[in-house]
Amino acid sequence: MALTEIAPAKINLALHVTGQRDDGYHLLETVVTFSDAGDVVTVEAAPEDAFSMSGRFSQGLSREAGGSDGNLVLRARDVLREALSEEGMSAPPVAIHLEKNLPVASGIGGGSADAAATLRALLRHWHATPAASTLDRLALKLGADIPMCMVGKPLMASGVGENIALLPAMPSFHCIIANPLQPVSTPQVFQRLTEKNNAPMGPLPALSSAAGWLSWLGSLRNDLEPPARLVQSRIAELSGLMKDTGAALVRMSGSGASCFALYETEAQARESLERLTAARPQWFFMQTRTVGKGETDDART
Ligand SMILES: C[C@@](CO)(OP(=O)(O)O)[C@H](O)COP(=O)(O)OP(=O)(O)OC[C@H]1O[C@@H](n2ccc(N)nc2=O)[C@H](O)[C@@H]1O
Ligand SMILES: Nc1ncnc2c1ncn2[C@@H]1O[C@H](COP(=O)(O)OP(=O)(O)O)[C@@H](O)[C@H]1O
Repeated sequence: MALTEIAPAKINLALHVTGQRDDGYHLLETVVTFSDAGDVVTVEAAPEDAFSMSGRFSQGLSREAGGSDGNLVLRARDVLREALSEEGMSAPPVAIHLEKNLPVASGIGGGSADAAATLRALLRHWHATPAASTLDRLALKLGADIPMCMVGKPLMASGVGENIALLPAMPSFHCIIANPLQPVSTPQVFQRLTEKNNAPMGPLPALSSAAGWLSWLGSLRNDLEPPARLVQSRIAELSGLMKDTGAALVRMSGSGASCFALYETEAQARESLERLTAARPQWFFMQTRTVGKGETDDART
């Protein structure tokens, strides 16, 4: 029987760079939520391992596990299988299909989401229960964003993404995610970052309404947005178009180039999507309801 897992987009609602480790990796504080749709990973038993892809953004993605740019779905399969075999558990051949709906190298962690969805699907498919520490270790080994993509709920992360605290009170937001379909290289953006010791976020305030959350998020930053704008000029253009729709908050996610806009009502998000799509028909726009507490709260309530 085939098993399916959604690989939602990761949205860095805010991202502060607060320092740099000795190995060059930057220390981050980030507030993250996830979309309600994204890529789709399907696994089923097969006589031998197989991998296929479909979807708007599958072209050009590697179909191999190895190499410097191997597909994270296959790397996730292989590292999980290796870890299970070390713990004496079996991991027989599987056919995996990836429906690639999210743009690649775009700051919304599509590859990380795919790897996390693959791990979740294979754990279910293989009825495997590795030690939690094993899973944490292999998720981080696959990429700094993968532990948070395994969680898939509103959270704050620090370190390089390994210290995670859930934000169960965060509401669901009406959101548009947009991308000008120009890939942005994460290392290049970090290289252009001049100030590495930026102000931390401070303690999470007591927030009791969606409007309160929007106001707090508005007071935060994405410290990678200025260097990303130097690398890719369309980010400024996209951000300007989104601000013109009257969104409550517009910001870049991750290392870009994707930007998100949060709206007070579903109708505003829908109208903005129509406007943005008409303005830039070739670009990527996706309306979503972010995961969060309840099917609530228009921010005005
Ligand atoms: C910036 C973030 C924010 O969520 O998201 P994305 O833009 O990738 O979505 C992540 O921290 C991205 O983490 P991850 O996706 O693992 O980055 P990788 O591609 O492995 O990192 C590529 C390179 O970026 C630099 N890098 C990455 C993460 C970090 N905390 N400090 C860094 O300096 C390093 O040079 C690293 O070799
Ligand atoms: N399944 C995958 N989906 C997207 N990118 C992948 C995948 N597997 C490997 N990659 C590689 O990972 C890199 C980062 O991709 P992605 O996770 O989409 O970036 P970002 O975190 O900036 O959104 C790309 O260079 C891409 O070639």
